[in-house]
Amino acid sequence: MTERNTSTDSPEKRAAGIAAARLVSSGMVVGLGTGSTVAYTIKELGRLVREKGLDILGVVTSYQSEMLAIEAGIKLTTLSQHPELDLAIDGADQIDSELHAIKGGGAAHTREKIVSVSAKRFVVVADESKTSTQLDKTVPVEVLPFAKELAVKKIRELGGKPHLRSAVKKDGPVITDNGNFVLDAEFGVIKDPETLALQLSAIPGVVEHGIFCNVDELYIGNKDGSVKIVTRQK
Ligand SMILES: O=C(CO)[C@H](O)[C@H](O)COP(=O)(O)O
Repeated sequence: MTERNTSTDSPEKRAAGIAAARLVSSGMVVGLGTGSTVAYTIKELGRLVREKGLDILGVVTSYQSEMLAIEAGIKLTTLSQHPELDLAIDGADQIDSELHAIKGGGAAHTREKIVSVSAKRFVVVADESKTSTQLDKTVPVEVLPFAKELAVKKIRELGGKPHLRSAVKKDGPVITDNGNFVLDAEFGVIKDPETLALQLSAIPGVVEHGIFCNVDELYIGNKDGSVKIVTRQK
């Protein structure tokens, strides 16, 4: 896994994040993703709640987005109370021309996938550096600690090179919000993301992987504040 750029002052990320916040209107239940790009969306939604009376409920995807949403003043709910969301907005680590995405740079992809699949519309916010004709970044795979060695073996059989993600400011592995490990698996260029997604899901002990095939729209922010919107061809 390359080092994360979680810069909190990026004009490109801000442009994309704020543009996506305009999709939200009163009465909506909205999935709130994780990471530095969607953080702009969450802060903007908080501003609209405070200053414009926007009346929404949020469903968070991580402790990070929970803390941000609470700080922003967004009322929260759960998938148990609201199993169907109007919209989910989240970042991505890489996204190809057909809107397949790799997520999980922040190890939050399991809840992010559950929330995004629970939404009628899933919008990804990103800067240009995340776009690519084909996916070739490492794929985060959340695994039960009990299943680590089996998952390593099965990922190798699929042609991947898995590495246990280590924590930066803690000795030992990263532990997800769900209490599991993350294997970052290198596959080189992923020619068929949908097939690999199914193969990874079939490994016993894999909780969730970071290949997302359900993105509806991509908001790409530019330095000048403009935003390019790409919609998935159905
Ligand atoms: O998938 C994610 C967390 O698990 C993030 O959405 C992804 O890593 C993008 O983060 P950022 O917007 O900070 O680049």
